[in-house]
Parts: sequence; structure tokens; C-alpha cells
Amino acid sequence: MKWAMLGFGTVGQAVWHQAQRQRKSFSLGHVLVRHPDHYRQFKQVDLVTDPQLIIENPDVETVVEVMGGLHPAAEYISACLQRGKNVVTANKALLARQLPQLQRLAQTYHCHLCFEASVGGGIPIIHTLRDLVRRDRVLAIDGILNGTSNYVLTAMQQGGLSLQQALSEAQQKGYAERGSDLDLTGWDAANKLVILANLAFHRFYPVEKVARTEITDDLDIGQAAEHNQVLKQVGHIAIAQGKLKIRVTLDQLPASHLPAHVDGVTNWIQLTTEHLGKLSLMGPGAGGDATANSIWQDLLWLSDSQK
Ligand SMILES: NC(=O)C1=CN([C@@H]2O[C@H](COP(=O)(O)OP(=O)(O)OC[C@H]3O[C@@H](n4cnc5c(N)ncnc54)[C@H](OP(=O)(O)O)[C@@H]3O)[C@@H](O)[C@H]2O)C=CC1
Ligand SMILES: N[C@@H](CC=O)C(=O)O
Repeated sequence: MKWAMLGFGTVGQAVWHQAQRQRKSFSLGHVLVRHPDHYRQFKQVDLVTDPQLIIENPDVETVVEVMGGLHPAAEYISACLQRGKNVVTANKALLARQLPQLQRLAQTYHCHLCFEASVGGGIPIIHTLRDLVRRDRVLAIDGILNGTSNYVLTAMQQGGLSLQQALSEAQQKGYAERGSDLDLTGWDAANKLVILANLAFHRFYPVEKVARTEITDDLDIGQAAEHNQVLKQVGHIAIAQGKLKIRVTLDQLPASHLPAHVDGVTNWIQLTTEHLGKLSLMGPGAGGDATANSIWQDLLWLSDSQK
């Protein structure tokens, strides 16, 4: 499969590294960046700054979008789909706003939009949920969905770090969203919840309507510890009187509860379903390698589905 990539940062570089261990049948073409000078050490990578070299190249079957942001990512992805190219994306911010439109484009132009990497980092939640709803009915979803917030809260509560120290560690490790406070404000978790709600309930929930509690440096960690409780940023999707309700809260969990032990960059997702009761998935929620693994899950699925 001939593929190209938009973006070569934390995730893009990990996707490229993992490509070196991949089957020979995948051939990487151009990789789009803005500042090729920043990537001089990657001599084997064919870096370009003109997106049209990828979008208008009829040989490129699949485009991996790991540049992030709403614009121009939305325009590039749409243009690729309109030319019948499959798109694999990790861009939860965009999907939370445009998933139905982009899925319609993929359907119209007979190609695929894949987004396993957009929720839960390395946890295979998208494929799991898609399979599950074919038979079962989801009643609720709860989860720790932002690796950075969980890393920060863990470091503050267990390591005594300040919020700023903990956040800069998460940034150095490549967990945090670039140049913004999307993680601690709950926006990133909100984006992921909207994507999950879309798959589980086939309903589009405006991300602006997700209620959020922010993590700020006036958190009273001592008070939670005194009561043998742990602070966690948790996302919740529930249905009340037929209506979806999505929120991101700062929960004070008893230390004996399972999610209280989900530490660092780890994510935890609990599905409550009609047939299974409670089903949990837990694993690395952010970082280049984990996220790239999910991108490769999608690339392999695309390659298999073309046979
Ligand atoms: N980091 C993580 O753990 C995870 C990230 N994601 C998502 O993956 C995506 C990428 O994240 P990450 O790798 O961390 O981001 P980075 O900021 O590390 O990398 C972004 C890359 O995209 C390029 N880029 C950005 N804007 C443009 C543009 N307009 N034109 C061309 N190139 C552009 C940048 O190039 P240049 O340096 O030249 O500007 C850079 O190479 C985001 O959507 C993010 O939300 C999803 C799951 C986990
Ligand atoms: N910034 C995000 C990256 C993965 O989605 C996070 O910390 O969870």
C-alpha cells in the first residue's frame, strides 16, 4: 500500500519508526511538515511543505493525518477523502466536531476514515466498541481519557510535584497537546467522549455542551488524601430520560476503587452494556509509541480489507 503522512511530530515520528518493522508491502511517500529544517536528522524521510504533492498524487492510497488542529487538517482530510484516499487520523479535536460529515464523505467517495488512535492512545477502544454495538447495547461509558491530566494528578498526589512541574514532565514525554491547555481544561477528554458517544449511541453531541471541570493549581490534594481518597479527571456518558449527558468531572474516588489505581499516563475505559454489565479496558493513553500502534492497527486493517 502506498501511503503518505501529514505531520511528523511525536506521533508521526513514532509511526515512521514502527514502519521500519512493518511488512514490505507498505511504501511511505511524502511526509508533510511546515519546518523541514527542524527534522534534518531524518535524512531518509521525504519531507515536503506542499500538501498538494500528497493530496493530488493518484498513487497515494492512504493518508495518515497526525498534524493536529482543526485547520487546515479538516480541509486536507476532506480533500483526500474526496479523491477516494483512505484517511487514518488521531485528530480527536477535529473528529469531535466533524465526524459525521467526514464519515459521509468517506461513504460517498468509497474510501475509509479510520481513527483508532483518537481515543485512549494505545487502547483498542474504537474497534472494540464498533464490534460490540453490533450485538449489544451500551448504557453508559465512564473513563479516565486524558493521559496528561492523569499523569499530572498522579505526580502531584504521589510525587508532591507542583502542577507546572508535572505538566512540563508530561510535555517532555510527548503526552500533552501542543501549545494549549486542552488537557487540563477537560477539552481533550470532552472531544474523546463525543467520539465514543457517536459510536455507542449513534448520536452527535456538540462538544461545546460537554460540562467540564478544570484542573487548576489550587486543587486541595491534602483534603482528598486526609479522607483516603484520590482525585481523578473522569469522563462520563450517561442517558437520562432518553437524553445523552456528557461531562468531564474531577472526581474524589475512594482509594479502594479500581480507577483510583489507574496512574500516570494510563487510561481506563469502562463500558456498561445490556449483555455484559461492566467491561473495562486499561492501557497507555498517550505517547508516540502507543498512539502509533493504534495508527498501525488501522493501516493493517485497511491493507487486509483491500485483499
Ligand atoms: N501526542 C500524543 O500522545 C497523542 C496525540 N494525538 C493526536 O495526534 C496528532 C499529532 O500529535 P503530536 O504528534 O503530539 O503533535 P506534534 O505537535 O508533536 O506534531 C505535529 C506535526 O504536524 C506538523 N504540522 C502541524 N501543523 C501543520 C501544518 N499546518 N502543515 C504542515 N505540517 C503541520 C508539525 O510540523 P512542524 O514542526 O514543521 O510545524 C509536526 O511535524 C494531534 O491531533 C494529537 O491530538 C492523539 C493521541 C495521542
Ligand atoms: N494529550 C492527550 C494525548 C492523547 O490523546 C492525552 O494526554 O491524553
